[in-house]
Amino acid sequence: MSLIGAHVGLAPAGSLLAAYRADSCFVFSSARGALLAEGAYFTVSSPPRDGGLADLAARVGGSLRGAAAAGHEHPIVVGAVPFSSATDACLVIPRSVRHAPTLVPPGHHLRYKYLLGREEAVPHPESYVEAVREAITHLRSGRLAKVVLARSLRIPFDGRLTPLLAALARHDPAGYTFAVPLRDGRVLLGASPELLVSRRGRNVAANPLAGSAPRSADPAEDRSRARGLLESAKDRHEHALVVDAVAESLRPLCGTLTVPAEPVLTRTATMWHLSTTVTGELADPGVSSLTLAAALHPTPAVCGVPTEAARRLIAELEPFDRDFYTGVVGWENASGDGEWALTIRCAIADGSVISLFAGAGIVADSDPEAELAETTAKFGTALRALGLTHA
Ligand SMILES: C=C(O[C@H]1C=CC=C(C(=O)O)[C@@H]1O)C(=O)O
Repeated sequence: MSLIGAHVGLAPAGSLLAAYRADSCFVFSSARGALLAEGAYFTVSSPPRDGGLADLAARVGGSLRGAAAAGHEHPIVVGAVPFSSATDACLVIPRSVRHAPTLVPPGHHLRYKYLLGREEAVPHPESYVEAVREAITHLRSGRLAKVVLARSLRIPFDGRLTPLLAALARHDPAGYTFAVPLRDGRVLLGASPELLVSRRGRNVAANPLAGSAPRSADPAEDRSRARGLLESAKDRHEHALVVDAVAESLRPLCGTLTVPAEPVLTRTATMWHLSTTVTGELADPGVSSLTLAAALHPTPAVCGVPTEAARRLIAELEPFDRDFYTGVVGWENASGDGEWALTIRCAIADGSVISLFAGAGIVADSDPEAELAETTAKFGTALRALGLTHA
């Protein structure tokens, strides 16, 4: 039987994990369900550097139409797009796709087996605090309103990706769990809480998050941190900058757009966030999910305000290449429906080393030590899935 275009019906979630092969499978699990895609029927090539994501979205639409015309029964595009167009995107039309309910693998929740000790921090925490101080000087000068500064941890790794993917899905089943085989053999994995955009028919949804507080194991303290976050003027400002930018980008594409006036709290296993769900109805139903993502990316949840000034400051102050961190990951089908999450709370596995990434939105009122603590807590998503914890 040919597997081209095979659309294996709804399988139990466990069988998806059993079928997972890190070098050849793409996995994406959200509240809408999970999919495992295998093999490359067609690889979507990245446009020239100045083509940008809008050009890539058009190529994806063309490739899906081409695949359908060539007899592929259920073409979808899956993969990831990097933060910057200087890196090629990794998008393919797979040969086969299995669907399953949202992945919630059974297992223990908190199994910290090892203390961190052999990690390399890039930059060193003190240098990150310095970079945040420098960013605050720029922010107070009024040239920028917000910039997201990130850091990375490189950790020796045993290379076992299936248990890592299962643990990511288990700890944050309400989020977007993903695994993407990159073209050079590395694997991008994570559990993102943030939906950049989804499209279902004419219905569009985006869920900007910004403004964060680490969770606490003590329930009273956890509640108090959540309350503090909801009442924090600094975090509400940081959040509003993202919601305004998302609404501004979606408004020209939507006949109606609903933007709640107040954020709500949302939580992951490690973080509290301020969250706003923006919904709309497309003016033109021909606008695809990736075209919507192109209009939004990069939002100030991962870059800043104004975008280009923030991008330049990030290039100046971050001593590493973001690569696929703070890009987007997801899928789109031939009718243009799709889901694209931000690639945050993620890691890139490269043989015996795994690099984790975490960033924080910096505004003029930010406290550098608190931003360092926030990034430390955000590393928790991948660390706990690896069975690691800070000393
Ligand atoms: C850039 C990251 O988070 C973004 C998403 C949610 C909240 C954020 C914040 O409060 O700073 C960040 O903007 C990350 O996790 O690496």
